[in-house]
Amino acid sequence: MSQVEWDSGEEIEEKPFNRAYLKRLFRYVLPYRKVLAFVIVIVLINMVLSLAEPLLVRYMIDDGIMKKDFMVINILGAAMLGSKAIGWLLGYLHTKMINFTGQRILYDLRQQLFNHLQTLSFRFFDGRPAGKIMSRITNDTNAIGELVNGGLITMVMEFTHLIGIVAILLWMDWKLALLSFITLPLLYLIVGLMQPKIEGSWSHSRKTMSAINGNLNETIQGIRVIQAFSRQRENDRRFEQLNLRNKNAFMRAITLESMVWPSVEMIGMIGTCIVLWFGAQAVMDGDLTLGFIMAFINYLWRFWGPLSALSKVYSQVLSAMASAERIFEILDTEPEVKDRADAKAMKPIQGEVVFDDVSFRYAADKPDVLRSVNLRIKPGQRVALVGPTGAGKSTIVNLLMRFYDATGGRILIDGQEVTSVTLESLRRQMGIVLQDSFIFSGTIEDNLRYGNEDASDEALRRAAESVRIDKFASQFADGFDTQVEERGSKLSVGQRQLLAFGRVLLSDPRILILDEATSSVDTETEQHIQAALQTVLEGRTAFIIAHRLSTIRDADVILVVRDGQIAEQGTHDELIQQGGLYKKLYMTQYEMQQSLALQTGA
Ligand SMILES: Nc1ncnc2c1ncn2[C@@H]1O[C@H](COP(=O)(O)OP(=O)(O)OP(=O)(O)O)[C@@H](O)[C@H]1O
Repeated sequence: MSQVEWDSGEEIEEKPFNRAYLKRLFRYVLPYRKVLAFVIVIVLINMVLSLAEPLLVRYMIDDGIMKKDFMVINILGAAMLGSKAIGWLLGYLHTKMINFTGQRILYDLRQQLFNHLQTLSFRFFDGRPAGKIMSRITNDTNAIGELVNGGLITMVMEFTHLIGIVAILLWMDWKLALLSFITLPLLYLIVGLMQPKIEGSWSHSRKTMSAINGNLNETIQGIRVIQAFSRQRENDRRFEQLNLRNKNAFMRAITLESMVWPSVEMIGMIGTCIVLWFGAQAVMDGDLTLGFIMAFINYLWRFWGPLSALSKVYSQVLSAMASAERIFEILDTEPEVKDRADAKAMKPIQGEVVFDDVSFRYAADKPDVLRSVNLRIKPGQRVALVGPTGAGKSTIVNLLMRFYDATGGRILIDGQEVTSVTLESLRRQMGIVLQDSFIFSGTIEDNLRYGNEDASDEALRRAAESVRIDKFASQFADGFDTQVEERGSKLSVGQRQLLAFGRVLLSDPRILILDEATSSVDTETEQHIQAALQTVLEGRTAFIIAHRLSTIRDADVILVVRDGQIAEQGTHDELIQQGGLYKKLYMTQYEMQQSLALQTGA
C-alpha cells in the first residue's frame, strides 16, 4: 500500500469478521502456542470440575440426606471442597498465564509498530494527526490484547461450557431438557434485537470519549493561545456538548443493558418454572428424585452465563477486527524513502553538492513544486536560500536530506547519488537545525549528545563552550544535568537555538542545513546566536534558509528561489547589481527595518 492511500478519515469502531485478519493475528499468538495450549487444558479441567458440582449436590441429597448416610455426605462434602480448591488453583494459574501471554503479545505488537513507524517517510506524517497515530499504537493494540486476554479463552471456555451443559441436561432427562428449551426462541428474539442496539450505544460512547480526548489534547497543547484569545467560554461550550453526548450515550447503553439481562433472567425463570411444575409432579409420582430436580435446575441456571459471555466476546471480536485493520494498515505501509537493495555506505564526504535537473512534487496529483533545479556547490561554500514564501526553499533541503525522493533529475554529493547510498550513512554526514529546534525530554547533556552519543567529555565541553551553552547551563543548579522537560519547555527560545547548534556541532556534519529562526530574540541573545552560528558553520558546506537578508550578506552564493526554480544566483553584490528579485526583496526589507527603527526611535 502506498502512504498516500492510507485513510486518515473517521475511525470505525467495528468491522465485519475477517478471516484473513484473524489468521494474521494468529501469527502473533503462534510463538506462545505451548503456553496457550496448556491454559486451554487447565480451563477445560476447571470447567469439568465446575460442571460436576450440581451432580455432587444431587447425590448428596438423594444418597446422603434422603438416606441419612453420613458417610456419603462426608465424602461428597470433601469432594466438593477438594474440587473448589483445585478449581481455585487452576483459576489462578490460567488467569496469570493468559494475562502474561496477552501482555507479551501486546509488547511484540507495540514494538513492531513503533519500529516500523520510525522508518516511515515524511509523507506519511504530513497532515496525519499525531493523536490518531498514537491511538493506533496504544488503543488499537490494547483492543487486540483484550481479545487475546479475555476473548480467546472465554470463547473456548464458554462454548465448551454450553455444549457440556446441554449434553448433561439431555443425558439427565431429554424430555425435560427439550421442555425447558421452549423459551429459547424468545431469548434469541430479545438478545438478537437488543444486543446490536446495546453495542451501538457502547460504540457511540467510545467514539464520544475519543472526541473528548482529542478536544482535551488540543486544549492542553493550545492553552496559551486559548487564554491569549480568551476563548475559554467557547471551549467550555464545545467541551460540554461532547461531554453531554458521551454521558447520554453511556446512559442509553446502560438503560438498554439493564433491560436485557433481567429479561433474560425472566425467560430463564419461565424455563425453571416449567421444569419445576413438571418436575414436582414427577417427584411426587416417585419418577424423579429431589436431588435430580435441584441439579437439573442448577444446570439450567448455568445455561445463561455462557450465552451472555459469548455475545460480549463477539462484539469484542468485531472491535478487534477494526483495530487489526488499522494496525495492519500501518505495518503494510512501505516507507517511500528507503535504502535501495544495492545501496552502499556513503564514503566520507567533502561536501560538494550537485542538483542535476531536479524536479519534485509532493503528490502525484499535485503540480511540480520544484522545476529543473540545477546547482553546483563547492565543498565548504556557504549557500543562502532566499525567496518568497512557498517558493520551494525548504523543499530543496528536504530533498538534499532525502526526506523525500526527487521525482525527476539527480542529486549528487561528492559525485555519489543520494539514492545510491544508505540513508543512515548519508544523514550521519549531514546536520540540520530547524527554525523551532526540537528539544527532547532529558538533560541538556542528553540533548547535546543526541547526534553523537560516543563523544568524549572534552569534545562535549568544547562544543558547549563554543556556542555558549556552558553560560546558561551554569545558571541552573544541575548544570548540564538539568532536565529540560518535554520539548525543552524549561528553556528560552534563544537557549533552545543554542542547544540545537551545540547538538549539531558535536555530531560534526560535513553539510549543514539551517533554517534561520524568524522569531525575534533580544539583541544580546541574537549576538550570541550569530557568534555561535559562525562557529558552527566553519569548514562545512552550509545551506541557510534565510529570512532576514541582512544576515547573509557574506554568503558565498545566494540562491533566489521563485516558483520552484532558481531565479537568480550570485553573491550579494552581484545580485544587487543585477537589480532583479533579490534587490527588490532586499530593498523592501531594508526599508521596513528603517521605518521600524524610525518608529521605535532606535
Ligand atoms: N508536506 C507537503 N505536502 C504538500 N505540499 C507541500 C508540503 N510542504 C510544502 N508544500 C508546498 O510546496 C510549496 C513549497 O513549499 P516550501 O516549504 O518548500 O516553501 P518555502 O520556500 O520553504 O516557504 P517558507 O519560506 O514559507 O518556509 C508550497 O506551495 C507548499 O504549499
